[in-house]
Amino acid sequence: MDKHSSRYAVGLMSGTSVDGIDAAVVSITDNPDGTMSVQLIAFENTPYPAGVRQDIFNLFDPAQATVDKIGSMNVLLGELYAEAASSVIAAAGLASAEIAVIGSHGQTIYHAPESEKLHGYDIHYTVQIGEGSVIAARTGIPCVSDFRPADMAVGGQGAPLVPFTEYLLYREAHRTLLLQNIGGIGNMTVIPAGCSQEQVYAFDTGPGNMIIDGVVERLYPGPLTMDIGGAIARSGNVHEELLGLLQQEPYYAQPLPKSTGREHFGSSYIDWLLDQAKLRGIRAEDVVATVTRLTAWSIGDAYRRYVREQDPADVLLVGGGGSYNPVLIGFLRQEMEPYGVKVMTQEEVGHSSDAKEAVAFALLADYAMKRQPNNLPNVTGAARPIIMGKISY
Ligand SMILES: Nc1ncnc2c1ncn2[C@@H]1O[C@H](COP(=O)(O)OP(=O)(O)OP(=O)(O)O)[C@@H](O)[C@H]1O
Ligand SMILES: CC(=O)N[C@H]1[C@@H]2OC[C@@H](O2)[C@@H](O)[C@@H]1O[C@H](C)C(=O)O
Repeated sequence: MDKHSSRYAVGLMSGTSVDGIDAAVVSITDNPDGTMSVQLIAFENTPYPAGVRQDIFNLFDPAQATVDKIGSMNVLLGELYAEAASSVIAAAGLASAEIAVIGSHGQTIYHAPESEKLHGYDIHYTVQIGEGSVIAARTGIPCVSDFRPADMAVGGQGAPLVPFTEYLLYREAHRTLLLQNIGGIGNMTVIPAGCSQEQVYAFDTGPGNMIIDGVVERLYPGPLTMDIGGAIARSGNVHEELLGLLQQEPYYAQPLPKSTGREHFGSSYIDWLLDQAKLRGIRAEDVVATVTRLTAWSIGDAYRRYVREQDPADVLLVGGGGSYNPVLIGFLRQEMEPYGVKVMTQEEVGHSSDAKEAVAFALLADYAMKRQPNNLPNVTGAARPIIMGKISY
């Protein structure tokens, strides 16, 4: 490979649904016209061992997340991420020495973008664990990790970060695109036709699969952690009264920029929701159908509220695990197509829903190594561009 214009990078992502580690190897080429080309060479998803997943969930509860538990999980995740990186590098048929950098998102265990006062100071914070020093030591490859705090340090929400790379990879001259990720949380990036980097905007629409997964785990005790293929939702009916109640959640109407997480739509929200369902005597499959509809509605509502007027879109491209739930996608079509927005999945346009975020962190790391800013202030609300990521050599 030509060392000056092309290099290999690894991206590691483990998202809010805590389903495992996504690892991608990409080749990045700088084109003479200033654009860059990115090619996916290999991708692997390694589920977290069951006990590890549960231990991570325990860390979402501040009462259980003691410093020893956070400290040890930080190192354990560093080990698991290093193994995932080594495995995907081997799958790509490459040697460690050929990889320029690993970009690792880490595991978010807490996200508090709104200001809190502490001893008179305005504090915004976010916690992603998975020690970059361990990843670098095990693989022998420089690792960029812990991206979000830099953006927060200049007043941003520290999220979402992927839109920076979506602008680089997806922008089109003549079509306005909405990139909708449906992971644990749902997030939308708006890329207006022929836009500049400054004209991209993005925000979290609300829950992605988080509520669906949460109610399935509670209502169907056993190994099920998701509504596979939307099978449960398909067998149920939307309960309009419950839907109406859930739509009143204030996050949906909160102005931009905004981001959210498990602090908002996690286990206490699920407790409340299931109490409301019980009060009304709603059957389990109808609860799942209703929250699936709610998730699609929250995306349609966000489009109508924040985007439609100034940036009427041509296409909504869905990525993330939600694209494997046809009932959710069907509801999404009902939300978007009356407004002339075609709903397609990443796969339908030749990309990978699964690999997209891991690819993004490979690219963000590449920028950090080049000492070039990699946040989008317009998206995160940061006061200025900044280089995100901490480098472990
Ligand atoms: N076959 C499937 N059928 C239904 N749902 C699925 C399927 N596969 C994945 N999902 C859903 O996708 C979720 C995982 O999505 P993804 O891996 O994109 O999330 P994440 O990256 O952890 O989250 P985030 O992007 O919010 O950080 C699962 O928890 C599940 O709800
Ligand atoms: C704090 C945090 O981990 N946020 C995630 C989460 O999952 C989806 C959405 O909420 C997005 O804001 C973000 O992740 C992606 C990778 C991002 O920053 O673009």
